[in-house]
Amino acid sequence: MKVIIIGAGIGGLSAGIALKRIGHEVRIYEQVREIRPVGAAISVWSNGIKCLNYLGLEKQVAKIGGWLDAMAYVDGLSGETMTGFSLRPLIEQVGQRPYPVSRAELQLMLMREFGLEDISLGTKLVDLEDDGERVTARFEDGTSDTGALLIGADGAHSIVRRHILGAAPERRYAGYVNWNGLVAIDEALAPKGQWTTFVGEGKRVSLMPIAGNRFYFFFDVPLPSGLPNERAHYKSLLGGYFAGWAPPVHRLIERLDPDTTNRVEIHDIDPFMTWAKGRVALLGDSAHNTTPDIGQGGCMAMEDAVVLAITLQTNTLGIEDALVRYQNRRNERARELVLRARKRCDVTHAKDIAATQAWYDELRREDGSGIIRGIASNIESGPLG
Ligand SMILES: Cc1cc2nc3c(=O)[nH]c(=O)nc-3n(C[C@H](O)[C@H](O)[C@H](O)COP(=O)(O)OP(=O)(O)OC[C@H]3O[C@@H](n4cnc5c(N)ncnc54)[C@H](O)[C@@H]3O)c2cc1C
Ligand SMILES: NC(=O)C1=CN([C@@H]2O[C@H](COP(=O)(O)OP(=O)(O)OC[C@H]3O[C@@H](n4cnc5c(N)ncnc54)[C@H](O)[C@@H]3O)[C@@H](O)[C@H]2O)C=CC1
Ligand SMILES: O=c1[nH]c(=O)c2[nH]c(=O)[nH]c2[nH]1
Repeated sequence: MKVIIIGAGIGGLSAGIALKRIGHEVRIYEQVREIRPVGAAISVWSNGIKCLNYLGLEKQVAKIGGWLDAMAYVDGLSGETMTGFSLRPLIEQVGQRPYPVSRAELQLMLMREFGLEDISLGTKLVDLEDDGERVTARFEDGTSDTGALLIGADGAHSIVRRHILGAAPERRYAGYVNWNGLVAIDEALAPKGQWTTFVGEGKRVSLMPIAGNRFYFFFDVPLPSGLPNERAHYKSLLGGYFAGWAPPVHRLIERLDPDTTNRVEIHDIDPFMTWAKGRVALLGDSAHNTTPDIGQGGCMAMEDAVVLAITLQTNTLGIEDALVRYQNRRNERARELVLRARKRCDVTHAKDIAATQAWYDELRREDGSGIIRGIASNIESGPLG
């Protein structure tokens, strides 16, 4: 059967690989001419890695993955470690190591595995029509294509979502700005095999190892939306926001390259349960746009891809029926994680200063088991356990 996928992000490519593996003919249409992922890296937690393993990418993802053995929270102002612990018990509990990876390397791995020849770049969907037997996608350049079903993996600003819901839901500003990028690993910043997060004043600075001796870094600062975005000022702005913070934070600000640093105003969308209509369904951020605060947006897109393929393969009452089953297997899980991320976002970024102070106090008492329980539950409640 011919499947059309809109969007060559993590979701669309994972779905494309999964659907090809069960024998479908798949074509992916992507609006941009050159794929330049927003964001430097991504932590793919064990539930996402299990999906990639299932798609046959076990060795390839391990090659681009950072080696994460430990985790620590550090008081951003004093530089004192609040809690530090091994992630070995998490890995043993869930059966798979998580891998922080460069987005560009993840994207390239997925594109190659899917097949570059089956991706049309520079082709933007502008309209679609489902006549009950076939779906026709129409593109900005005047071309069109027809398939038995269409998957809208077209991200947070999805056009396909408008077709499904009949309206565009509002994106909600989460209240903070995230700057992220890559720097060379140096123990003067943080220990190399550790995910280190400096916290204080409702702000945070985080460093995670990825392959190639690099740290993925991000800074979060609660700020109004719509402030000017000028690369030339990133260092001085961050220097000001983190005035009085410990020396490794200032070392990181000195070393970051503003030309390759990304600035993102963080948004999410209230969860909604309708992801399928006729022969069209949503997948990834188009279906569930989350804040990144539990590192699960991309992982959920991979889960969607695996569940979509299994559902289409194992149900025989027709495409429309299978797409509703896919929706019903995924929407509750996605709702739960979007709301969990929103809650963590609010605690981390001082929406209510007393709750944030209580979290800082909790971190000082933490031996790792509470945090591992939280992360493991995000992982184990996924479709591959
Ligand atoms: C700062 C930040 C940090 C994050 N960290 C993590 C993390 O650590 N772990 C994690 O799992 N997730 C993380 N995420 C979330 C993750 O980035 C997303 O969930 C993931 O990229 C979604 O993939 P997607 O394929 O659904 O959408 P996208 O990556 O947005 O891809 C959609 C694609 O569709 C294309 N497109 C859109 N409209 C059209 C159209 N009309 N026609 C053709 N093509 C179109 C776009 O150009 C794009 O390439 C983070 C997000 C942010 C913002
Ligand atoms: N159903 C379940 O098993 C779970 C439900 N929840 C929901 O959250 C509520 C409880 O929340 P909390 O007590 O705050 O527990 P939590 O699990 O959200 O957080 C506990 C600790 O783990 C950390 N943590 C959680 N996920 C993380 C991640 N991905 N990366 C880094 N650190 C992470 C938090 O910062 C916190 O310090 C429950 O009432 C429930 O609604 C949370 C986790 C598990
Ligand atoms: O920007 C991010 N914020 C987080 O809170 C987080 N957590 C995670 O695993 N990855 C990310 N990325």
